[in-house]
Amino acid sequence: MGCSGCRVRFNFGKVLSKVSVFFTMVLIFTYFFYCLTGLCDSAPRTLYSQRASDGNNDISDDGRRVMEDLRLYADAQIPGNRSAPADAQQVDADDQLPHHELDNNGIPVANTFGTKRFPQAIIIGVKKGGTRALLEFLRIHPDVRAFGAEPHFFDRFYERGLEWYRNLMPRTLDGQITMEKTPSYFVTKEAPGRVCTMNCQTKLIVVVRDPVTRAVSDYTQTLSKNPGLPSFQSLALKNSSSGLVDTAWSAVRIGLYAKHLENWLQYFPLSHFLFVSGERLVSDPAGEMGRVQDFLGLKRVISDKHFYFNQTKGFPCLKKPEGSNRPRCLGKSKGRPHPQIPTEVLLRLREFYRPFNRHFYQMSGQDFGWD
Ligand SMILES: Nc1ncnc2c1ncn2[C@@H]1O[C@H](COP(=O)(O)OS(=O)(=O)O)[C@@H](OP(=O)(O)O)[C@H]1O
Repeated sequence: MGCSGCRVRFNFGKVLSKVSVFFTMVLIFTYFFYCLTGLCDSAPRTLYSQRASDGNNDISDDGRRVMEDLRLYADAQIPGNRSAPADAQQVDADDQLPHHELDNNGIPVANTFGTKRFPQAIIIGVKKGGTRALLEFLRIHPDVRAFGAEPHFFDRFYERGLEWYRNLMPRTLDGQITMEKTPSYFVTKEAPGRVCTMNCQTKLIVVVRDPVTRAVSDYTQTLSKNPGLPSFQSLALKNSSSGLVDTAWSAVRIGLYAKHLENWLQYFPLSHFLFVSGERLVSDPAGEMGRVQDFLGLKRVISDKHFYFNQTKGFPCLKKPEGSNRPRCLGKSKGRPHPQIPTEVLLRLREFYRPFNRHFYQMSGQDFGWD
Protein backbone atom coordinates (compact mmCIF):
# COMPACT_ATOMS: atom_id res chain seq x y z
CA MET A 1 0.00 0.00 0.00
CA GLY A 2 2.80 2.32 1.13
CA CYS A 3 4.83 1.34 -1.92
CA SER A 4 2.02 1.93 -4.42
CA GLY A 5 1.58 5.40 -2.83
CA CYS A 6 5.30 5.99 -3.50
CA ARG A 7 4.89 4.89 -7.13
CA VAL A 8 1.94 7.23 -7.61
CA ARG A 9 3.96 10.15 -6.15
CA PHE A 10 6.96 9.13 -8.23
CA ASN A 11 4.90 8.96 -11.46
CA PHE A 12 3.20 12.24 -10.63
CA GLY A 13 6.61 13.91 -10.23
CA LYS A 14 7.76 12.50 -13.61
CA VAL A 15 4.60 13.68 -15.34
CA LEU A 16 5.02 17.14 -13.76
CA SER A 17 8.60 17.53 -14.98
CA LYS A 18 7.59 16.32 -18.49
CA VAL A 19 4.77 18.85 -18.58
CA SER A 20 7.07 21.69 -17.50
CA VAL A 21 9.68 20.68 -20.12
CA PHE A 22 6.90 20.62 -22.70
CA PHE A 23 5.66 24.10 -21.77
CA THR A 24 9.20 25.49 -21.73
CA MET A 25 9.73 24.11 -25.24
CA VAL A 26 6.42 25.65 -26.37
CA LEU A 27 7.50 29.01 -24.95
CA ILE A 28 10.91 28.83 -26.67
CA PHE A 29 9.37 27.86 -30.02
CA THR A 30 6.74 30.59 -29.76
CA TYR A 31 9.47 33.17 -29.05
CA PHE A 32 11.56 32.03 -32.04
CA PHE A 33 8.50 31.98 -34.27
CA TYR A 34 7.63 35.57 -33.30
CA CYS A 35 11.21 36.70 -33.85
CA LEU A 36 11.41 35.03 -37.24
CA THR A 37 8.24 36.81 -38.34
CA GLY A 38 9.78 40.14 -37.24
CA LEU A 39 7.45 40.80 -34.32
CA CYS A 40 10.35 41.02 -31.86
CA ASP A 41 11.30 44.29 -33.54
CA SER A 42 8.63 46.13 -31.64
CA ALA A 43 10.24 45.20 -28.35
CA PRO A 44 12.06 48.10 -26.66
CA ARG A 45 15.63 48.61 -27.80
CA THR A 46 18.20 51.07 -26.57
CA LEU A 47 18.96 54.03 -28.80
CA TYR A 48 22.45 52.71 -29.31
CA SER A 49 21.24 49.32 -30.47
CA GLN A 50 18.88 51.09 -32.89
CA ARG A 51 21.84 53.01 -34.24
CA ALA A 52 23.84 49.82 -34.49
CA SER A 53 21.26 48.41 -36.83
CA ASP A 54 21.58 51.54 -38.96
CA GLY A 55 25.25 50.89 -39.31
CA ASN A 56 26.34 50.15 -42.82
CA ASN A 57 30.02 50.45 -43.49
CA ASP A 58 29.36 52.77 -46.40
CA ILE A 59 26.08 54.54 -45.82
CA SER A 60 23.46 53.53 -48.38
CA ASP A 61 25.67 52.93 -51.38
CA ASP A 62 23.54 50.11 -52.62
CA GLY A 63 21.39 52.19 -54.96
CA ARG A 64 18.88 49.50 -55.80
CA ARG A 65 18.19 48.62 -52.18
CA VAL A 66 17.87 52.31 -51.35
CA MET A 67 15.37 52.90 -54.13
CA GLU A 68 13.36 49.86 -53.08
CA ASP A 69 13.36 50.91 -49.42
CA LEU A 70 12.36 54.42 -50.41
CA ARG A 71 9.53 53.12 -52.56
CA LEU A 72 8.22 50.90 -49.73
CA TYR A 73 8.57 53.79 -47.33
CA ALA A 74 6.89 56.31 -49.59
CA ASP A 75 4.04 53.90 -50.35
CA ALA A 76 3.45 53.43 -46.66
CA GLN A 77 3.67 57.10 -45.70
CA ILE A 78 2.21 59.25 -48.40
CA PRO A 79 -1.54 59.85 -48.39
CA GLY A 80 -3.27 58.32 -51.38
CA ASN A 81 -0.34 55.90 -51.73
CA ARG A 82 1.53 58.32 -53.97
CA SER A 83 5.23 57.57 -54.01
CA ALA A 84 7.90 60.18 -54.67
CA PRO A 85 10.02 58.90 -57.56
CA ALA A 86 10.60 62.33 -59.07
CA ASP A 87 12.22 63.59 -55.90
CA ALA A 88 14.11 60.40 -55.40
CA GLN A 89 15.80 60.84 -58.75
CA GLN A 90 16.94 64.37 -58.01
CA VAL A 91 18.80 63.74 -54.80
CA ASP A 92 21.79 61.61 -53.92
CA ALA A 93 21.27 58.04 -52.75
CA ASP A 94 22.52 59.04 -49.29
CA ASP A 95 19.67 61.47 -48.91
CA GLN A 96 16.91 59.04 -49.81
CA LEU A 97 17.02 56.29 -47.23
CA PRO A 98 15.22 56.84 -43.96
CA HIS A 99 17.96 54.93 -42.06
CA HIS A 100 16.21 55.02 -38.72
CA GLU A 101 13.08 53.37 -39.98
CA LEU A 102 14.89 50.29 -41.33
CA ASP A 103 16.80 47.53 -39.62
CA ASN A 104 20.02 46.15 -41.12
CA ASN A 105 18.05 43.77 -43.34
CA GLY A 106 16.17 46.69 -44.83
CA ILE A 107 12.99 45.69 -43.00
CA PRO A 108 10.88 48.58 -41.64
CA VAL A 109 11.12 48.78 -37.86
CA ALA A 110 8.02 49.66 -35.88
CA ASN A 111 9.10 51.71 -32.88
CA THR A 112 6.06 52.35 -30.75
CA PHE A 113 7.83 54.23 -27.94
CA GLY A 114 7.96 57.99 -27.61
CA THR A 115 6.09 60.69 -29.49
CA LYS A 116 6.27 61.99 -33.03
CA ARG A 117 7.08 65.67 -32.74
CA PHE A 118 7.75 68.50 -35.16
CA PRO A 119 11.47 69.10 -35.54
CA GLN A 120 12.86 71.57 -33.03
CA ALA A 121 15.88 72.03 -35.29
CA ILE A 122 16.23 71.82 -39.09
CA ILE A 123 19.29 71.77 -41.33
CA ILE A 124 17.92 74.12 -44.00
CA GLY A 125 20.93 74.29 -46.30
CA VAL A 126 22.95 74.65 -48.29
CA LYS A 127 22.84 72.11 -51.07
CA LYS A 128 26.28 70.41 -51.37
CA GLY A 129 27.46 72.21 -48.23
CA GLY A 130 28.02 69.02 -46.21
CA THR A 131 24.48 68.66 -44.84
CA ARG A 132 24.47 64.85 -44.96
CA ALA A 133 27.76 64.64 -43.07
CA LEU A 134 26.40 66.98 -40.39
CA LEU A 135 23.18 65.00 -39.95
CA GLU A 136 24.98 61.64 -39.81
CA PHE A 137 27.45 63.00 -37.26
CA LEU A 138 24.61 64.40 -35.15
CA ARG A 139 22.89 61.04 -35.11
CA ILE A 140 25.66 59.64 -32.94
CA HIS A 141 24.21 61.77 -30.17
CA PRO A 142 21.78 59.79 -27.99
CA ASP A 143 19.55 62.86 -27.62
CA VAL A 144 19.10 63.43 -31.35
CA ARG A 145 16.67 61.54 -33.56
CA ALA A 146 16.40 62.49 -37.19
CA PHE A 147 14.35 61.64 -40.23
CA GLY A 148 16.86 59.95 -42.54
CA ALA A 149 15.70 61.12 -45.99
CA GLU A 150 14.96 64.67 -47.11
CA PRO A 151 11.22 65.26 -46.51
CA HIS A 152 11.02 68.42 -48.69
CA PHE A 153 7.92 69.43 -46.79
CA PHE A 154 8.39 73.21 -46.75
CA ASP A 155 9.22 73.39 -50.45
CA ARG A 156 7.54 70.57 -52.38
CA PHE A 157 4.97 68.85 -50.18
CA TYR A 158 3.53 71.68 -48.11
CA GLU A 159 -0.01 71.02 -49.31
CA ARG A 160 0.13 67.61 -47.61
CA GLY A 161 -0.26 69.39 -44.29
CA LEU A 162 1.59 69.59 -41.01
CA GLU A 163 0.21 66.29 -39.70
CA TRP A 164 1.70 64.46 -42.68
CA TYR A 165 5.02 66.08 -41.88
CA ARG A 166 4.87 65.24 -38.16
CA ASN A 167 4.02 61.66 -39.01
CA LEU A 168 7.24 61.30 -40.99
CA MET A 169 9.31 62.09 -37.92
CA PRO A 170 10.85 59.42 -35.71
CA ARG A 171 9.46 59.07 -32.22
CA THR A 172 11.37 60.83 -29.48
CA LEU A 173 11.46 60.49 -25.74
CA ASP A 174 11.36 63.54 -23.46
CA GLY A 175 14.62 65.47 -23.73
CA GLN A 176 15.43 64.19 -27.23
CA ILE A 177 15.54 66.53 -30.22
CA THR A 178 13.76 65.76 -33.49
CA MET A 179 15.62 66.88 -36.61
CA GLU A 180 15.49 66.73 -40.38
CA LYS A 181 17.55 68.15 -43.23
CA THR A 182 16.38 69.50 -46.56
CA PRO A 183 19.03 71.78 -48.13
CA SER A 184 16.65 73.37 -50.64
CA TYR A 185 14.69 75.13 -47.87
CA PHE A 186 17.41 77.80 -47.70
CA VAL A 187 16.70 78.99 -51.25
CA THR A 188 12.90 78.54 -51.19
CA LYS A 189 11.10 81.87 -50.91
CA GLU A 190 8.07 80.48 -49.05
CA ALA A 191 10.04 78.24 -46.66
CA PRO A 192 10.78 80.76 -43.83
CA GLY A 193 7.13 81.79 -43.47
CA ARG A 194 6.01 78.17 -43.53
CA VAL A 195 8.58 77.04 -40.94
CA CYS A 196 7.50 79.96 -38.75
CA THR A 197 3.86 78.91 -39.10
CA MET A 198 4.89 75.52 -37.70
CA ASN A 199 7.06 77.03 -34.94
CA CYS A 200 8.84 80.38 -34.92
CA GLN A 201 11.22 79.04 -32.24
CA THR A 202 12.70 76.43 -34.60
CA LYS A 203 16.50 76.37 -34.59
CA LEU A 204 17.97 76.68 -38.05
CA ILE A 205 21.32 75.27 -39.13
CA VAL A 206 22.97 76.30 -42.39
CA VAL A 207 26.10 74.49 -43.57
CA VAL A 208 27.87 76.92 -45.89
CA ARG A 209 30.74 76.16 -48.23
CA ASP A 210 32.82 78.32 -50.61
CA PRO A 211 30.16 79.12 -53.25
CA VAL A 212 32.61 78.44 -56.11
CA THR A 213 33.42 74.91 -54.90
CA ARG A 214 29.77 74.44 -54.04
CA ALA A 215 28.76 75.33 -57.61
CA VAL A 216 31.27 72.83 -59.00
CA SER A 217 30.01 70.18 -56.59
CA ASP A 218 26.42 70.89 -57.66
CA TYR A 219 27.43 70.61 -61.32
CA THR A 220 29.26 67.33 -60.58
CA GLN A 221 26.09 65.87 -59.11
CA THR A 222 23.98 66.87 -62.14
CA LEU A 223 26.67 65.58 -64.50
CA SER A 224 26.69 62.21 -62.74
CA LYS A 225 22.99 61.86 -63.60
CA ASN A 226 23.19 63.44 -67.02
CA PRO A 227 26.57 62.79 -68.70
CA GLY A 228 25.51 64.84 -71.78
CA LEU A 229 25.38 68.07 -69.76
CA PRO A 230 27.09 71.11 -71.36
CA SER A 231 30.39 72.24 -69.85
CA PHE A 232 30.48 74.06 -66.49
CA GLN A 233 31.80 77.24 -68.10
CA SER A 234 29.06 77.35 -70.72
CA LEU A 235 26.44 77.16 -67.97
CA ALA A 236 28.12 79.51 -65.50
CA LEU A 237 28.92 82.30 -67.96
CA LYS A 238 26.41 84.01 -70.25
CA ASN A 239 29.10 84.04 -72.92
CA SER A 240 32.79 83.46 -72.60
CA SER A 241 33.87 86.80 -74.16
CA SER A 242 31.82 89.05 -71.82
CA GLY A 243 32.56 86.89 -68.77
CA LEU A 244 29.11 87.76 -67.41
CA VAL A 245 28.01 85.25 -64.77
CA ASP A 246 24.63 83.66 -65.34
CA THR A 247 22.75 84.08 -62.06
CA ALA A 248 19.73 82.30 -63.56
CA TRP A 249 21.67 79.02 -63.31
CA SER A 250 20.72 77.46 -59.98
CA ALA A 251 24.27 76.23 -59.30
CA VAL A 252 25.34 79.90 -59.29
CA ARG A 253 22.24 81.36 -57.62
CA ILE A 254 22.33 79.05 -54.58
CA GLY A 255 25.74 80.51 -53.66
CA LEU A 256 24.31 84.02 -53.12
CA TYR A 257 24.01 83.28 -49.41
CA ALA A 258 23.42 86.90 -48.32
CA LYS A 259 20.39 87.17 -50.58
CA HIS A 260 18.78 83.98 -49.29
CA LEU A 261 19.57 84.82 -45.67
CA GLU A 262 17.81 88.18 -46.06
CA ASN A 263 14.62 86.31 -46.87
CA TRP A 264 14.92 84.15 -43.74
CA LEU A 265 15.71 87.13 -41.52
CA GLN A 266 12.28 88.55 -42.29
CA TYR A 267 10.85 85.74 -40.14
CA PHE A 268 13.61 84.62 -37.77
CA PRO A 269 16.12 86.59 -35.70
CA LEU A 270 19.82 85.90 -36.30
CA SER A 271 20.08 84.19 -32.91
CA HIS A 272 18.00 81.30 -34.30
CA PHE A 273 20.67 80.46 -36.89
CA LEU A 274 23.87 78.52 -36.67
CA PHE A 275 26.22 78.76 -39.64
CA VAL A 276 28.44 75.72 -39.90
CA SER A 277 31.56 75.91 -42.04
CA GLY A 278 31.45 73.12 -44.62
CA GLU A 279 35.25 73.37 -44.89
CA ARG A 280 35.81 72.99 -41.13
CA LEU A 281 33.33 70.12 -41.00
CA VAL A 282 35.93 68.28 -43.11
CA SER A 283 39.15 69.63 -41.54
CA ASP A 284 37.96 69.61 -37.90
CA PRO A 285 34.68 67.72 -37.57
CA ALA A 286 34.85 67.45 -33.77
CA GLY A 287 35.42 71.22 -33.38
CA GLU A 288 32.48 72.07 -35.62
CA MET A 289 30.28 69.46 -33.91
CA GLY A 290 31.11 71.08 -30.56
CA ARG A 291 29.55 74.34 -31.82
CA VAL A 292 26.52 72.49 -33.15
CA GLN A 293 25.91 70.64 -29.87
CA ASP A 294 26.18 73.91 -27.91
CA PHE A 295 23.73 75.60 -30.25
CA LEU A 296 21.24 72.77 -29.84
CA GLY A 297 21.64 72.82 -26.06
CA LEU A 298 23.01 69.28 -26.08
CA LYS A 299 25.63 67.78 -23.81
CA ARG A 300 28.95 67.61 -25.71
CA VAL A 301 28.95 63.90 -26.46
CA ILE A 302 30.35 63.92 -30.02
CA SER A 303 34.09 64.52 -29.90
CA ASP A 304 37.44 63.67 -31.52
CA LYS A 305 37.13 60.08 -30.47
CA HIS A 306 34.20 59.54 -32.84
CA PHE A 307 36.11 60.38 -36.03
CA TYR A 308 39.03 59.12 -38.03
CA PHE A 309 40.38 60.38 -41.33
CA ASN A 310 39.88 57.80 -44.06
CA GLN A 311 42.82 58.18 -46.46
CA THR A 312 41.08 56.36 -49.32
CA LYS A 313 37.96 58.49 -49.08
CA GLY A 314 39.87 61.66 -48.26
CA PHE A 315 37.25 62.64 -45.68
CA PRO A 316 36.55 62.12 -42.01
CA CYS A 317 34.46 59.06 -41.28
CA LEU A 318 32.77 57.78 -38.16
CA LYS A 319 34.64 55.26 -36.02
CA LYS A 320 32.55 52.34 -34.91
CA PRO A 321 29.40 53.66 -33.31
CA GLU A 322 28.49 51.94 -30.05
CA GLY A 323 26.98 48.52 -30.71
CA SER A 324 28.60 48.27 -34.14
CA ASN A 325 32.04 46.96 -34.93
CA ARG A 326 32.38 48.64 -38.32
CA PRO A 327 33.44 52.21 -39.13
CA ARG A 328 31.17 54.37 -41.29
CA CYS A 329 31.97 56.69 -44.18
CA LEU A 330 29.39 58.55 -46.24
CA GLY A 331 28.49 56.96 -49.58
CA LYS A 332 30.11 57.38 -52.97
CA SER A 333 27.97 60.38 -53.90
CA LYS A 334 29.53 62.38 -51.03
CA GLY A 335 33.09 63.48 -51.50
CA ARG A 336 33.42 62.54 -55.15
CA PRO A 337 36.10 63.95 -57.48
CA HIS A 338 35.17 67.13 -59.37
CA PRO A 339 35.86 67.66 -63.07
CA GLN A 340 38.69 70.03 -64.02
CA ILE A 341 37.32 73.57 -64.57
CA PRO A 342 39.48 76.19 -66.36
CA THR A 343 41.24 78.42 -63.81
CA GLU A 344 40.03 81.65 -65.43
CA VAL A 345 36.40 80.53 -65.03
CA LEU A 346 36.94 79.77 -61.35
CA LEU A 347 38.69 83.14 -60.88
CA ARG A 348 35.84 84.93 -62.60
CA LEU A 349 33.33 83.25 -60.31
CA ARG A 350 35.44 84.02 -57.24
CA GLU A 351 35.48 87.68 -58.23
CA PHE A 352 31.71 87.61 -58.82
CA TYR A 353 30.95 86.14 -55.39
CA ARG A 354 33.34 88.42 -53.41
CA PRO A 355 30.84 91.24 -52.59
CA PHE A 356 28.10 88.74 -51.78
CA ASN A 357 30.46 86.79 -49.52
CA ARG A 358 31.53 89.99 -47.70
CA HIS A 359 27.90 90.90 -47.17
CA PHE A 360 27.20 87.41 -45.86
CA TYR A 361 30.15 87.61 -43.42
CA GLN A 362 28.71 90.89 -42.08
CA MET A 363 25.21 89.51 -41.75
CA SER A 364 26.27 86.27 -40.07
CA GLY A 365 29.07 87.85 -38.01
CA GLN A 366 31.49 85.16 -39.24
CA ASP A 367 34.32 85.31 -41.76
CA PHE A 368 34.46 82.01 -43.64
CA GLY A 369 37.66 82.91 -45.47
CA TRP A 370 36.60 82.11 -48.99
CA ASP A 371 38.28 85.12 -50.63
N1 LIG B 1 32.75 63.42 -43.95
C1 LIG B 1 32.39 63.67 -45.19
N2 LIG B 1 32.33 62.68 -46.11
C2 LIG B 1 31.95 62.94 -47.39
N3 LIG B 1 31.62 64.16 -47.83
C3 LIG B 1 31.66 65.17 -46.95
C4 LIG B 1 32.05 64.98 -45.62
N4 LIG B 1 32.02 66.18 -44.98
C5 LIG B 1 31.64 67.07 -45.88
N5 LIG B 1 31.42 66.47 -47.07
C6 LIG B 1 31.00 67.18 -48.26
O1 LIG B 1 29.60 67.06 -48.40
C7 LIG B 1 29.32 67.38 -49.74
C8 LIG B 1 27.90 66.98 -50.07
O2 LIG B 1 27.08 67.90 -49.40
P1 LIG B 1 25.60 67.58 -48.99
O3 LIG B 1 25.54 66.35 -48.15
O4 LIG B 1 25.05 68.80 -48.37
O5 LIG B 1 24.94 67.30 -50.40
S1 LIG B 1 23.38 67.31 -50.74
O6 LIG B 1 22.96 68.70 -50.91
O7 LIG B 1 22.66 66.66 -49.65
O8 LIG B 1 23.30 66.57 -52.02
C9 LIG B 1 30.38 66.65 -50.52
O9 LIG B 1 30.58 67.32 -51.72
P2 LIG B 1 31.48 66.72 -52.91
O10 LIG B 1 32.89 66.71 -52.39
O11 LIG B 1 31.32 67.66 -54.04
O12 LIG B 1 30.95 65.35 -53.21
C10 LIG B 1 31.58 66.68 -49.58
O13 LIG B 1 32.59 67.56 -49.97
